[in-house]
Formats: sequence, C-alpha cells, structure tokens
Amino acid sequence: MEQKEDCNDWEQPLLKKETDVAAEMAGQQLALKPIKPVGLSWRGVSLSIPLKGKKNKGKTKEILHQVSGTAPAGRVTAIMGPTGSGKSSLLNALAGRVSFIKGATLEGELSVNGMPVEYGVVRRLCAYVVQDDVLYSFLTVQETLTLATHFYLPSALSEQEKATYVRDVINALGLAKARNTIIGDGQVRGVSGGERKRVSVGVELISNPSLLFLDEPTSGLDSFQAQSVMSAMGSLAQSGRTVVAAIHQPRSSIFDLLDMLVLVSEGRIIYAGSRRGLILRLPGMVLPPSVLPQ
Ligand SMILES: Nc1ncnc2c1ncn2[C@@H]1O[C@H](COP(=O)(O)OP(=O)(O)OP(=O)(O)O)[C@@H](O)[C@H]1O
Repeated sequence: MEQKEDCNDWEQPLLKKETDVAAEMAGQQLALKPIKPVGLSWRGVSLSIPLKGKKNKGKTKEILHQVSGTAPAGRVTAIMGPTGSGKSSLLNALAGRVSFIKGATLEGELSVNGMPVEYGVVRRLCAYVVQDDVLYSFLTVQETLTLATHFYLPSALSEQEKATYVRDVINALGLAKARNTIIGDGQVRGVSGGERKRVSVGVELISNPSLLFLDEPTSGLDSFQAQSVMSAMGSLAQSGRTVVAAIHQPRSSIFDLLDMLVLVSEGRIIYAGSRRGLILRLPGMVLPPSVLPQ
C-alpha cells in the first residue's frame, strides 16, 4: 500500500455531513473530517500504447480517442461500455495511473474544480479500488481496516485516534455487523462478496479521499451484493465525495443508482452526461450492443 498525501488542503468550502452533525451532537467526535469537494473534468483524452513484437516496432495502438466528460463532486459517475471498449484505460488515465505502462502516450486536459491540473495531481488526490482486491483472509474486517491505518495515517496519531477512523469507515460502509467476521477465502467462510468489496473500499477510505475510483466494483457479485456495494458508493457520494466507477453492463437496479454516465465504445465517447439526460435522448440514439444495462 502506498502512502497518500493529505487530500484536505484544497481551498474549497467544506461540506458538513448530516451524520457529522448528528455525531457531534451526540458528543462523539468524527475522525473522518468533512471532505472538500473535487469535481473532475477531462477533455480530449487520448491514450496510445506501443504494440509488442518485433514486426510491430514503432507502431502504436490508440486505446482512447479524444474522450471528454465530467465527474462532479457528490455524484456517482459510471464509465460504461462493452468489453475492451476502454473503460479501465479511461479510469486509469484519469487516476494518473498510465505512467505504469511503458511507452504509453497520454494527451488531453484534466481539471479539478475548473482548474487545469497535471495527471499526477489527481493521483495524489484520489484512492483507487482495484478489481481483484488483496485482503488477508485470516483478519477480521476491523483488523483489516486497523492494519490500513498503519499504512495510510500519520504515525503520530494515537491508537485511539486510529480506532476512531476505523469506526467511522465501518459505519460509513454499513459494515458494523461484519466488524468481527474474518475476510475468509475459498476454504474458510468469511464475509459475503459485497462486504468483502466494501472492506476493499474501506481500506482506501481510511485516508479520507475526496475522489474515489473503482474498477468493476460489482463484478462477480450477485444482484443483492452488487446493490449493497453501489448503495454504499451512493452514500459516499452523498457525503460530498466524487465516485467514478468502470462498470460493464450494470443490471437495471444498479443503473438506477448512477448519477452521471460516460459511455465509451472502441475507445471513443458515445455519451457523457447525466443518466436522466441519456434516457431522454435514447429514442434518437444509435448505440452499439451491450452498452446499456441488462
Ligand atoms: N497495457 C496494454 N497494452 C496493450 N493493450 C492494452 C493495454 N491495456 C489495454 N489494452 C487494450 O485496450 C483496449 C481497452 O482495454 P480496457 O481494459 O480499457 O477495456 P475495458 O472496457 O475495461 O474492458 P473489460 O470490460 O473487458 O475490462 C483493449 O483492446 C485492450 O486489449
């Protein structure tokens, strides 16, 4: 796990959550400070990757072509499209993670709250939940999140303060009932698939990021578990966070939970805007198969 910079140094107004107010009124100090909103927008994002093999020397493959869109603060934005359309690539590009790909060329403008920024800035502002999480099967939910506090929080914080972070994350993700359940694996039964995914989100939430990227957060989950994960993402967005998820063909119940959509096909943008806006425009649109929900 990598150490994150403090995401709370943006000169933006603070959002105060209703839950914060309720907790303070109950005399209970919340460890997770109210986050500062981060609205992300991008224009003309193009990504090319060098082809492998001797005969392809010098040749590149364009994976994204002039893709534009926005992910407002306090909203769940879904990047949707058929398999191989470039969803993960766009997510990685926005999260400043394509520098991991040798020889990749990334073009286009990125802004945070209307101010142009380098891709690396977003990387420091965000948390990224990968598709295949790596959690220790023998730890409980609480132990897993406590371990994360040692990676993500300043060592100067007391154990008591770290414990309050863990408590807040558990509550924010509706994991209270599973607090003392082990993660488990194929051999030993542990938390459910949806709880496991929410624990993965929780590990990233310990650093209290304003911006959360998720790669296929519902893949492999049944509809109930998928719904539990996306409802939790909706709650995180309601607390002012910007949630951006790559989702391959969501079920209609999940689709209804999304605020903003970025539809891509073969690396090109088909639609970027609100879910409601797409529904209104649908009759006149020609969409490739498997772009829309099941
Ligand atoms: N590092 C890479 N090197 C070469 N090609 C790549 C690389 N990363 C992605 N691609 C190619 O770019 C295209 C888009 O891939 P990407 O993983 O972004 O699609 P996706 O929409 O997320 O697909 P899926 O839903 O199957 O995960 C695919 O054709 C893929 O093979």
